[in-house]
Amino acid sequence: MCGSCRHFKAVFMKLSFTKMQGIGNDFIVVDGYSRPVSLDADTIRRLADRHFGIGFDQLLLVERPTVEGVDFRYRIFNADGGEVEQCGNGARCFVRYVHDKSLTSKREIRVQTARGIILPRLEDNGLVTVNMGEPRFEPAEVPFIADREAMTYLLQVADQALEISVASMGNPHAVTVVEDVDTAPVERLGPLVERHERFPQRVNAGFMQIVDEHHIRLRVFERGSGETLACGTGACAAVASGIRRGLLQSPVRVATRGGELIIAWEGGGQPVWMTGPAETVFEGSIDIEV
Ligand SMILES: N[C@@H](CCC[C@H](N)C(=O)O)C(=O)O
Repeated sequence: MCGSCRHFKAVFMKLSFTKMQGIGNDFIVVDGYSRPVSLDADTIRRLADRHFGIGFDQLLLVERPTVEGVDFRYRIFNADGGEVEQCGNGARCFVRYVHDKSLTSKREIRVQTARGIILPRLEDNGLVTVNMGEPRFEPAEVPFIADREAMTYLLQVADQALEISVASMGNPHAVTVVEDVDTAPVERLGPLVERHERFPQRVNAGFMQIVDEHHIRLRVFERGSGETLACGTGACAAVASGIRRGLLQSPVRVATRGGELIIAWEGGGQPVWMTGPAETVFEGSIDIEV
């Protein structure tokens, strides 16, 4: 408190960050490895604001692991400040970040996330491949089974019954097949699917156009961030559910508005593999109130 005027004085701290993007899904990456960093949800929301803050889809926090036998802990926060379990495009940016900052020289690293260990590898050509773990197909309290063979469910959204597949890549996804992603009602239905009462944890809403069995186009309305130019776990969930339904065959080229990923899955209990780029945009620092 200021002695003379009896007002509380705001205290600021400089937060250094690296702005990164993985096929247009953008992040700030913060080093909580060299020294601990704690950011509350309000601060993250302010930083994520594209007009009054830095602007990003997710904030990635690099930390020391809390379990044995892994190299790093990787925490993910959506633009709305909520902490989430998994982020595919972020995982690739994470690997590039720890290499560029010389936090490791290992090309293959073991990373602790809120939903288990992922294994990203920096390739010689600069791309990053990530073992994203096994997909899980949980009915996440979706109401009506439309077709048991096809493993889809009917979800009543506004005036439409959407046929969806549900898949978890550590985080939850609902995927709908559409004729054309360019005209699909992503902005209108995305938020309604995200907050549908049948998804108590909310959900990432994917809209997938099948070009052929090795090629899809995808838009995702992300939980906690809105529609992004790309969603890595969304791509994994769309491909895994498409392969499981017999609509796709591994590997699959996934075209998003921000770029392309290659997703491979051999089915059953096998992990999903994701390959794509990760790039640094700029380094910066910003004062935040503490
Ligand atoms: N952009 C991400 C996913 C980030 C988390 C997601 N919005 C959620 O809430 O689960 C990706 O590339 O996977």
